[in-house]
Amino acid sequence: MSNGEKITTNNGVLNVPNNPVIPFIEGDGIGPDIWAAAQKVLDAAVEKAYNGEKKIEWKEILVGEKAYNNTGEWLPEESLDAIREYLIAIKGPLTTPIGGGIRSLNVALRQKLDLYTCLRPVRHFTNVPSPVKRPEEVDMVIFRENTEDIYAGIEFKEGTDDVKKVVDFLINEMGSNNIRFPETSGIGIKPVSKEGTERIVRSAINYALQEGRKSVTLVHKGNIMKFTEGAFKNWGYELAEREFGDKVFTWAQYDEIVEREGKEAANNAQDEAEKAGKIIIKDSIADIFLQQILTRPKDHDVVATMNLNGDYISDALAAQVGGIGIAPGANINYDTGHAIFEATHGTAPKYAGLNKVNPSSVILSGELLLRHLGWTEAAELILSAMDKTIESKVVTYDFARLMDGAKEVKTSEFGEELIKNM
Ligand SMILES: NC(=O)C1=CN([C@@H]2O[C@H](COP(=O)(O)OP(=O)(O)OC[C@H]3O[C@@H](n4cnc5c(N)ncnc54)[C@H](OP(=O)(O)O)[C@@H]3O)[C@@H](O)[C@H]2O)C=CC1
Ligand SMILES: O=C(O)CCC(=O)C(=O)O
Ligand SMILES: [Mg+2]
Repeated sequence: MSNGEKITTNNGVLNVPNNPVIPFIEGDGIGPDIWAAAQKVLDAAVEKAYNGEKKIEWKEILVGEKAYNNTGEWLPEESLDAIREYLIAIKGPLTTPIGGGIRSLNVALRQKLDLYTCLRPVRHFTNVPSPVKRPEEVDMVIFRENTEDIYAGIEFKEGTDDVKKVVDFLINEMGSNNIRFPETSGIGIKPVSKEGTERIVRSAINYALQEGRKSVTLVHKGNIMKFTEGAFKNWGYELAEREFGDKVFTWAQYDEIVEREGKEAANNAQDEAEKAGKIIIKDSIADIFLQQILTRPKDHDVVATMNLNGDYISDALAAQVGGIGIAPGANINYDTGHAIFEATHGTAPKYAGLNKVNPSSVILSGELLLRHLGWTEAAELILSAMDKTIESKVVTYDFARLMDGAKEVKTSEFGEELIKNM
């Protein structure tokens, strides 16, 4: 039994003891390899930063294959209760069990704990190999809505009685006559709510204000999905103007000025707003957004979007700064204080148990966790060790295959190298 203390929250402020209990889920596939390396690196950073005054008391909780093998359940209630109780956790990737009621354990964790923000900062570490010319221009923070959209799992399989009922309802009661092949269609439903939109956009704008960022881009496909993705954009603009007033300038306001006074006046108003340090709230349709992040990444800063767009954008942007071997993240409910930190990538089954893959994503997720606790000194140690290690070209296979003169090391050796470089 661990002898640490609980992290608590009071009016949105975390109380972090010097020996907080932090639950961890080792994860499936490459999870055990990367977690073993990460735990050592996080412990070393804390030890070094605070001379032993602070220490994380890790508490293993079971989810996924390890849980199933030990308890017969993929997502034991006991594990969820531990996260509810201890507030902040970290996890490795989880495989989605084939068959059974759960679509994705990762999605289930986010939904059951209502971790509505998936926060994924994407920036370049010097010397990390990248397929683009100027990866250093990528510095974006994705706020992906984590509980709604097509991830709600409301889907009906082709050929079932259920889908027949849904199709019949759509055609005969709702007058839909655009289901091209009604006899052989599966149907998926995409809920996007006003509350869900407002809480993610609010979180993104609060973050932009706190971190001195320049803009928040609402990414959507509202030209096609008017009442879901289009509504996301409209609700986002309305919330920004209503709750953030003169701290922001929105493209909806820009359009109103164009209509009233012409384009030059609107451009002037935006220039003035930028000079005054206001956050520019703009939007971009998802397809052109994916081009723009490649061609002119400096145009985008904080990004707020729905679940599926956010999933695609996360991996696409990660590729620009070295791949998902170095893409950290966190799932957060800013109202309750619950958070689970996790890498952007999955279980990469072909590399499981080989001690081969890059542990940086989960290590940097731990770095975000330390920062979230206010343990900035330990977080900084990890960042500087990461810079130093990559600069010395001691890297795992994913970077080694793209770098000239690199020394390829194993997952565990990369972790040890980071510790040496602290
Ligand atoms: N949050 C989570 O837990 C997530 C879970 N998943 C689940 O993971 C499983 C596998 O999904 P898959 O689509 O293969 O995606 P993965 O992210 O697991 O792997 C895809 C590829 O990404 C590269 N990669 C992933 N992790 C690393 C790493 N740490 N270091 C270096 N390279 C890495 C590898 O590329 P290469 O082959 O080029 O070397 C790998 O083959 C599925 O069950 C999926 O549902 C998926 C995403 C997130
Ligand atoms: O849970 C999964 O299997 C996929 C989740 C995912 O791709 C993500 O969160 O980025
Ligand atoms: Mg993904």
